[in-house]
Amino acid sequence: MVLSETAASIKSMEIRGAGRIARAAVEALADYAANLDASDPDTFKQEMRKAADILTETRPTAVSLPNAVRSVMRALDSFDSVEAARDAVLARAAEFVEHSEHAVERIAAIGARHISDGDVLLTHCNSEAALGCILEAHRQGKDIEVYATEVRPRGQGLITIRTLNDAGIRTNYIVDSAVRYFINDVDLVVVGADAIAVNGAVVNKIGTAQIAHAAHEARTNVIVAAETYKFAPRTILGELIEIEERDTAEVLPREVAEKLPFVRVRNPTFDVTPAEYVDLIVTEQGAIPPGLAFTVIRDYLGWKIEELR
Ligand SMILES: O=C(COP(=O)(O)O)[C@H](O)[C@H](O)COP(=O)(O)O
Repeated sequence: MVLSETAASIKSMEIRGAGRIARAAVEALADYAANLDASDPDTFKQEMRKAADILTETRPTAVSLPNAVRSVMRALDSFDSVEAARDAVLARAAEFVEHSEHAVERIAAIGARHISDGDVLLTHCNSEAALGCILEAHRQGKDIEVYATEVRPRGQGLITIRTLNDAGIRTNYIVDSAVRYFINDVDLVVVGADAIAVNGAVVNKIGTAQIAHAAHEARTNVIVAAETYKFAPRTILGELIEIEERDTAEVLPREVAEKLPFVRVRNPTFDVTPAEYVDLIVTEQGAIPPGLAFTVIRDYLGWKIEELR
């Protein structure tokens, strides 16, 4: 897929989910680098930077996207030939994709340890990291049952229930607003993340904060499955994570909305769950309480404070 096609697919959500977006962007960058005709390393770098910007602008919330792109672009730091720069990008991109796939497997193994035989789980949206934990617990022979939400307006819950059904896991499919009604039947909420701030706040699909709030009230634990590249370095400087608002036609057809001039339709795609509603964040490096988010940014993302300014 050429770069502009990948960018369009991420924007339209044909490619979606923070981890998949990151891998697709990195693969598109590698493909672009492989075919880029540049006379000198500086031009190569400039063109690569433009390509990187096109990809990172597609969806503003998933921090995995700029983190992944940046990890590839850092390979371009110093080179005296276009070929050497190209090889470095290709190597770094392959390394990222392999790391990302491995991270999802590690998270599944670690997360499954926190799921007990007989547990009733609740998940929201479609997260490969969260589902990985649930599928692994099932694969280990634990008898589990899942509540999966519908996920208005884009209905990602349908992808989730297909996966759970294919694995033979007993699943209840519920509308988003039924979470509080069922929360007392649930032992553990397992969700993914698009971004995690330095204070442990978790940005994930709209509705996650409401679910975590209901879980908190019911004393039901909430675990978040997230690769280390979903932690947001810039939040160290107090920068907020931008919440994407998508086309309102996803919520209400334009022809209906047009007849309601006093109604403004809103479509925020993600929300922020405060750290105090999150019990554990499962990363490929181990499970941490949200209060330790800073250590992940410091130890695994390789950002130097001066680069953040
Ligand atoms: O909120 C979503 C997807 O939102 P959207 O459908 O708008 O992209 C997922 O929970 C996270 O991205 C984590 O997913 P993963 O674990 O697969 O990275």
